[in-house]
Amino acid sequence: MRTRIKLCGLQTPDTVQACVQAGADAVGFVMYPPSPRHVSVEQAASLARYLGAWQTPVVLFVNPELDVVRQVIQAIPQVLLQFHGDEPPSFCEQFNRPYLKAIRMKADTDLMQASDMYQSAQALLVDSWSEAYGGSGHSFDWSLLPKPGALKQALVLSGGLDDANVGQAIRAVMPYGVDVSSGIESARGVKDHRKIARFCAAVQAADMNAQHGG
Ligand SMILES: O=C(O)c1ccccc1N[C@@H]1O[C@H](COP(=O)(O)O)[C@@H](O)[C@H]1O
Repeated sequence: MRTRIKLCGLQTPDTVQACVQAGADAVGFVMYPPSPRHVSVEQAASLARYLGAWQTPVVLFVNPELDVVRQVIQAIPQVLLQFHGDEPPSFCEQFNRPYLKAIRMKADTDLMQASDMYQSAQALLVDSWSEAYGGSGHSFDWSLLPKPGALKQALVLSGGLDDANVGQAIRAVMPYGVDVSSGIESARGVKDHRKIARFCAAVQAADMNAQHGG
């Protein structure tokens, strides 16, 4: 099966178009004011219009106000919600929309327990632990992750991925999808077209290799 690609933290039409051209399956917009990648509801809705029918717009929140999530759902009806904070299952489920739940990994994180808790999630998105909640550009110890298929949901791997390590990550973890933000930037918050293309090409090459028994 092909590894799904989510590219996150987009803020401009040209970088969203670069993601589409490179073969992204999902493009993420960060709605978290402390982040250098933050966009407003109006900006996210306008950027989502550059996606084709087969690309999913994802909006990332960290402990959001209810009303902000409702505004996003109204402005982008096809949105996939990503909760990257401390939101309990009851919070994530109340919108009756598909969602990803981010889990920040520490050595003692019980991912099987998280999988039981967030059974309604489309996927668990595993990221390195960071006080800033995410977007750190740091990877974590992938051996903390369970075997493929062990979770009740799909697994999306994130945290410090880039074109140099994503192939190794795919071989080690065999995730449903991969997600990147810092690894496709030339400076914090500044997306780089060439890195976007290189990241997607590295995922596609890893998939080809796996298909041919490499
Ligand atoms: O991108 C951010 O600024 C951000 C802020 C708060 C929570 C999550 C954030 N980003 C997400 O973090 C992971 C890993 O990012 P990176 O590739 O290590 O930079 C990814 O899902 C980002 O979208």
